[in-house]
Amino acid sequence: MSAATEGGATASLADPVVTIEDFSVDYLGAMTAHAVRNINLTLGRGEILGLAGESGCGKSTLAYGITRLLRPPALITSGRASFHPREGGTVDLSTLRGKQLRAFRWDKISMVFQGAMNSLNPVINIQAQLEDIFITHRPRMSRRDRVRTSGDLLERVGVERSRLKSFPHELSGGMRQRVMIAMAMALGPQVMIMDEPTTALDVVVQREILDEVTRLRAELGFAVLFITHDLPLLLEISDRIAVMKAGEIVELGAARNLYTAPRNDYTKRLLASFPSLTGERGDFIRTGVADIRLTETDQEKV
Ligand SMILES: Nc1ncnc2c1ncn2[C@@H]1O[C@H](COP(=O)(O)OP(=O)(O)OP(=O)(O)O)[C@@H](O)[C@H]1O
Repeated sequence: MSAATEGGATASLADPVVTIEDFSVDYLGAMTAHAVRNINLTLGRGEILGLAGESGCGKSTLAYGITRLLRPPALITSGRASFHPREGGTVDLSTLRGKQLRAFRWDKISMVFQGAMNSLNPVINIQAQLEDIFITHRPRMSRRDRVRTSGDLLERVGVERSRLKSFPHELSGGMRQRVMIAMAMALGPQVMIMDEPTTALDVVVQREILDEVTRLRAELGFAVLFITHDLPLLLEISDRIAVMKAGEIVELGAARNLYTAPRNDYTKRLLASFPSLTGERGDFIRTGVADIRLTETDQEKV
C-alpha cells in the first residue's frame, strides 16, 4: 500500500481530476458485448487509483473509452467522462475533436499501455522521439531547451542521459518502457493512465519502474489510473482500488481496507487467489482458467 499517501486519498476526492459518470461501452455485433456497464468513478487529484479484475472484465475498454481511443465496433452507449483541470473549469471529454483531442491527450491526460515500448519508432533515436513531442506541442521551445528537457526526462525515469543517442533496439525492454513513461510525462500531464505498463517485464524491473512511478507521482503530483489484473501489485502502489467484474465495479475502497476487510465475495476470491503477497501467486486471474462466475451476492455494487 502506498503509505506515503495514506489519508491523502480521501482528501483528494474532494478535489477530483477526472469524473466518470454512468459510463457504458458496447461492442456491437451479432452478439453485442456490454463491455463496460454504467460505471461511476472519481479519480482524485494526485491519487493512484488501481483498477483490478480478471482478463476481459472491461478495464482497457474503460481506459480507451475515457480517452476517446475506442474504434468501431465499440460504441459509448451512455454517460460521460470529465476532466477538471488544476486551473479550474470542467472539460467534457466527449466534446473534444481532432487536433484538440490529440493535444489534450499528451498535455493533460497521457497514457502508457502494455505494448507501448514496442511503439517506439525503430529507425529514430530516443532524442528525436522525445524532441518530437516538444516540436509538435511546444513549438516555441528552443532546440537547446528541447535537448536539455529530453535528457532531464530520461534521468527522471532512471535512464542515463547518454541514452538520448540510442536507438530503441539498443535498449532493454525495461528501458524502453521507461522511455515511454518519460514521453508520457513530457508535457507535465495531470493524469496518467497506465494499462498493464509493466506486465511484459520481469519482476525486478517491474518493481523498479513502479517505485519510480510512485516517486514521480509524489514529486510531480499527477494522478494515476493504474490498470492491471495483478491485485497484489495494486495493493502496494494504490491509494484506492476499484474491482471490476463483467463490466461493472463491484467494490471500491481504500487499498488497505480492501485488503484487510473486503466486502464483496468476488474481491475476497480475487485476494484468495494470491496465496501469499510475497510468495507464489495464484494464476486464475492471469490465465482465466478457473471458473469464478459471480454468485448472486457478488452483484452487490458500490
Ligand atoms: N474489438 C472488440 N470487439 C468485440 N469485443 C471486444 C473487443 N475488444 C474487447 N472486447 C470484449 O470486451 C470485453 C472487455 O475487454 P477488455 O479488453 O476491455 O478487458 P480487460 O479487462 O482490459 O482485459 P485484459 O486484461 O485481457 O486486457 C471482453 O469481453 C472482450 O472480449
